[in-house]
Amino acid sequence: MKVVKFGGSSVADAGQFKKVKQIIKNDKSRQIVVVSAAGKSDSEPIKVTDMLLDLEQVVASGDDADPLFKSISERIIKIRDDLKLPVKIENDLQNISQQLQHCSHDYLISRGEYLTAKLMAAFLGYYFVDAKDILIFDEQGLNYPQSQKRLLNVLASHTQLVVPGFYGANENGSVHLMPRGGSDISGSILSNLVDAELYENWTDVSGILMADPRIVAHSQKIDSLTYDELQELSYMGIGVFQEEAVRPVREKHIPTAILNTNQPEAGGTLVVSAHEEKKYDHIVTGIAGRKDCTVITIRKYQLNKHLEVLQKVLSVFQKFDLAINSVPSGNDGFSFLCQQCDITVHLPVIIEKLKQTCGVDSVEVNQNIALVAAVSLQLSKRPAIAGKILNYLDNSLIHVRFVFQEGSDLKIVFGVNNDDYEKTIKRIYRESMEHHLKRISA
Ligand SMILES: Nc1ncnc2c1ncn2[C@@H]1O[C@H](COP(=O)(O)OP(=O)(O)O)[C@@H](O)[C@H]1O
Ligand SMILES: N[C@@H](CC(=O)OP(=O)(O)O)C(=O)O
Repeated sequence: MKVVKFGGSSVADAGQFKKVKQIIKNDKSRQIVVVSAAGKSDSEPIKVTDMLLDLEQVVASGDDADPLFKSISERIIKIRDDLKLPVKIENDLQNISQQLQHCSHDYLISRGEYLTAKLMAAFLGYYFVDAKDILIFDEQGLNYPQSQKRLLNVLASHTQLVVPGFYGANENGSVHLMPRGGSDISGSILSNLVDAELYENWTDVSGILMADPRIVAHSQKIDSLTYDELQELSYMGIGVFQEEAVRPVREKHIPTAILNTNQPEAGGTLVVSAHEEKKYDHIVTGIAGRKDCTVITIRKYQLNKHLEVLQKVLSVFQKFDLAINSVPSGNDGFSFLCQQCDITVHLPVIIEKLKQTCGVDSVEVNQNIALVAAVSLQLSKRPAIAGKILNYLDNSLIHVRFVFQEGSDLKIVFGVNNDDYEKTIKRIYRESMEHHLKRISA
């Protein structure tokens, strides 16, 4: 049995729904279909999920929410009408509309997936299963035994399912929303629960490319990736596969393919536990990154003898519920990295607390920093690669503010100014490709 997930771009309109149907028809083992909310297409500039987020703001501000709710409804109804589906989706829309003023954030934002899945189930003739009836979350995260029991129960009487992605339920039955891009996680979890032979993640690119195609035109496709490499690339920000989606498939060694709904025949990327022996391996498997980071560096003379200082610093970050990455910086310093949007509001208070209550000698803040990571299994075997890339960036007049290697030596991260972000990715890509071509021709 295969589990297949179609991202927002694959279900953006009726035309995309038809492509999905063709893919499903071509392989009867594609039995569990997960869908995201209708996303962007040439004719639809905004994802339904983003429209729902806007709607939530409008409701909260007390403004008239009717026009926006009408736009969302019209988009869903248009897909239904274009496909001539006999589904009374108006009933679901009315139900949502009636709850608009008092429903939870998780419920409202998950409705894009719910409505899209209802339409997809009708279009494919598959059985619709509400994700909140099968994926149960408790304080530890997904409750695998309970969720598996529920899913197998459904599968006992229905063998072809459509499940909305991006959410499940809390133990009390209320909707539990996953992080953005969470339909990838739903598909991965469902694959784990049924021990799928393959998890197919259908999107609008023919696999994972060595670098973001919006930055490097005609970037090379990565034919094969390990779960570890994918985890690092996803963590660093390639949008195509959600970071938390790696673990469930990795746990059961379920091969995972990233494929293109618009070009199914083009092939894609296969994610597996280990690479087959390759003849010509790239020094860099993939490049990913993100902009807008803040780096806070604290210094304390003989920090290694004053670990209580680190403890206090960490408790400040914990108080503000910040997701941070920490890196030693020199003998007596530590740098903490986080996304600017997570910290901006609290930054002055945090700096004050670090200075006043933690016993540090100094606190330095650098904003508008971009992180660019080169990921490769080769890095641990060939540490000189880091120096080569650094040298190359230096020759390209890119000011590298810091470098660190982490993720079991799987990635080297370069900290550069936001303005140098695209240039850094392009340069690392070019260097890696030139190196690769030289090796092939040698
Ligand atoms: N390294 C990369 N390889 C492939 N796609 C990438 C990469 N980095 C960024 N992307 C972007 O990810 C997009 C696909 O992710 P997403 O928009 O979430 O798709 P979906 O709507 O299918 O969920 C692509 O259109 C591409 O622009
Ligand atoms: N619709 C949700 C969940 C998701 O996975 O979407 P997509 O598959 O379009 O990235 C989001 O926009 O975050």
